Amino acid sequence: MRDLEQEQQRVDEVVAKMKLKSAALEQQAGAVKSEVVGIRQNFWEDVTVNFDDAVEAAETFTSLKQQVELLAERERSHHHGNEQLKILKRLQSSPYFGRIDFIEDGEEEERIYLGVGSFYDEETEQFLVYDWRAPISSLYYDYGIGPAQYEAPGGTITGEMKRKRQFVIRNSHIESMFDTGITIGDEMLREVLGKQANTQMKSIVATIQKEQNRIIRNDTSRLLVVQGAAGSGKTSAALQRVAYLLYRYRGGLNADQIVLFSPNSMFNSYVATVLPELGEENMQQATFQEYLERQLGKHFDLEDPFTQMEYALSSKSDPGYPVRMVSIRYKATMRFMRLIERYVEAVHEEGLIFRDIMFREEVLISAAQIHERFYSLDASLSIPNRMQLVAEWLKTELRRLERSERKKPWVEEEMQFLDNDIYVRAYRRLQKQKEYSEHTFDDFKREERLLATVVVQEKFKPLRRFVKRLQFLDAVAVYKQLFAPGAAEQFQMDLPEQWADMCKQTVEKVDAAELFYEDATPYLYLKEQLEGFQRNTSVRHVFVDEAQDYSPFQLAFLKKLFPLARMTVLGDLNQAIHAHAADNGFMAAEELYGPKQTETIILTRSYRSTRPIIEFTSQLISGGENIEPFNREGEKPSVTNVLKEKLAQRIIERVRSLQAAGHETIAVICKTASESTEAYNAMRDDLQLRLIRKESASFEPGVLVIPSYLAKGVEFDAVIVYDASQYCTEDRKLFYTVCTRAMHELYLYASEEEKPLLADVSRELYVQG
Ligand SMILES: Nc1ncnc2c1ncn2[C@@H]1O[C@H](COP(=O)(O)OP(=O)(O)OP(=O)(O)O)[C@@H](O)[C@H]1O
Repeated sequence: MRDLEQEQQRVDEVVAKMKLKSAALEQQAGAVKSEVVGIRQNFWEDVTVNFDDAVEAAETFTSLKQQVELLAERERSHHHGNEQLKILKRLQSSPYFGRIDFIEDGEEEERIYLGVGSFYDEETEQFLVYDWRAPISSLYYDYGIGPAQYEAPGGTITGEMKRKRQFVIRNSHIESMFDTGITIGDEMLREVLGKQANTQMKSIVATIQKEQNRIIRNDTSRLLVVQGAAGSGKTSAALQRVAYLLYRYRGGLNADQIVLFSPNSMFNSYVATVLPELGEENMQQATFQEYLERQLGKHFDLEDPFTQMEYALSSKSDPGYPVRMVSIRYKATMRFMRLIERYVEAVHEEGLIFRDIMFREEVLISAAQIHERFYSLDASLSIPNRMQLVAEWLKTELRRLERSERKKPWVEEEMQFLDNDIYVRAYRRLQKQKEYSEHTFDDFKREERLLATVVVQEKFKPLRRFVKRLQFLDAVAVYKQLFAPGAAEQFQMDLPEQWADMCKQTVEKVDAAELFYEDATPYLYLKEQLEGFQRNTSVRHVFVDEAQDYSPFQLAFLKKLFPLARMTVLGDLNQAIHAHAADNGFMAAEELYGPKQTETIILTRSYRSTRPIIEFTSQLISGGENIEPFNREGEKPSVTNVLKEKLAQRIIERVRSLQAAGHETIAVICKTASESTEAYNAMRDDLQLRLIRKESASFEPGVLVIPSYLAKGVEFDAVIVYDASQYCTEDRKLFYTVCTRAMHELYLYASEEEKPLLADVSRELYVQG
């Protein structure tokens, strides 16, 4: 009791100091702001401008420079003050969440309080609160009472941890407080996890677990691979890692230099608040599909991964289905990447396909001419270099042809119908030229010549653009050529048995200006090999969440795309639901940078769901016995057999009772988009529902009807599996993914007796509804 009083007293003191500091900063901010405004207003009055001679000019320059520096310095200080204020505002209601008492060897005992930002008291010259990301704070996450150590900038600091205490402080009031012997006490975690699901992910800084801390603070490896069970905190760790990196490399790294690849746009909105909550700016977020769209969307109707998924799930009777499945798997492999590389080597010597450059429906420069030019260049040069040389040559040719074009009859005709703005531009140019002309009288011939030049120039513009963008190379035809009979066979690399049929399927699709999802990255890779890789060198950290959804090909592509970045790749092999998933899936990423630069962390403890749900879901997959449930009690999952025509009605009743029990986010998860629509239509008159489609951009509380693959990465208070009998043995991972979305309650309905996936689950782990 006395402890609590003392701690509350400290909270009060710290908060009072924070308030004082905030007030001082606010005042200061006001003053600096008006100073900045003042400097801006009087900028030119305060510099002496004189360019009379070199000495004066140098003085002017110095004076200007001083003024600019002064302004920049004041602006920086304004910005810095504002940042500090923001941190203080956040800390005032909950200044810290943890305390450790640590005796560094040979030193006195120190009390360290940890919060989401630091607070330094100038009066006592002490940190009253340490940022959770400070080196010393790491002790809190990594050790219990006893010997402990942490990495400081100057080396390892060793000592002894005497006490570890956790707080829940709201509105500057300690709501609960406990001392804990082990790393992070279960009480607090249980309290946090027992809460209702949120439409936004929460930060976990107060309860980060030791193994998660290893992910967050990893500073050494080029590639960090995390294999973690469903709900083990991969996404959470990734986001706190972003916050850590921004803190650790403050000044040298900003949020724009970090990219997180996420599974869909809804997920983006789900995680969007975590970093701002921690006082950091959000990193860039993208889906891989968005990247592909940006690169290829203009030329193709691009299939997205969800359409591919729908095909895999619902088109088994399509005659092309088996070939397509082989194709999806093969095109995901590094073997296919190697095949493309061999092909690129071959077209060094022969085989590139070019396009004619057309003008007014006639060939201006033929593909054959371009071909000849390309292959006459030194073959030791790389293809992209040769492509640039050809582009240079084409530009010169265009200039030459442009000149000879001016005298042609069509030009005169066009002159009559010139667009107004082109005419005005030409006229201005003429005016300008006249000023410098010796002739002051109007020279009709000159005017006409200039107009002709302008007309041709305008018409040639698209051709110049065509050349600049290297569109004279027919990359699509080059890709297609790889699928021509006999083309790939010459490289003697082992091809799938169904290669010939795969070729037919691929070519047909490309001919229709469409691109299968499995072809998009390989095609882009080939194109970039020929045209020059458009690398992104500003990004320093790439995070790939739900990495099991990426093919080894795509991961290798990402490595090439971000050559200077460190990669953090997080996934769960048991949730590899895409048809292209290889056996070892994203673990292939481990080979990208070699063992010396790679670290792999495995998370086996699962936090999302209650113990009964985890025990149930663990039996759905092989190796599930290694998953360690966090000990949170709850109801056993329930399985109900019900006639198809009664399905909707029973689920409506279930939703109502879940709502009555206080659950806010309830997901009715269906296998496919069409089943979702069916379920939605069957229930919409009785319940307020939201149907989630692949385009849905945000996540709101309420009852959602959602296709299985869109529920990736997110979680719900309660999950209702619409029809468990729709999942067959091949859908094991999908089924596991669906069931592991539940935090507190899980209900499965089945319209048929047959539920192959439940066959392996012990009968005592669920109740019959
Ligand atoms: N250390 C922690 N403290 C508090 N909550 C945690 C902790 N770790 C994970 N959680 C909670 O567990 C849930 C699952 O976390 P998260 O979504 O990060 O897991 P995941 O491994 O990415 O899951 P999945 O692979 O199933 O998508 C979230 O509600 C998260 O807040």
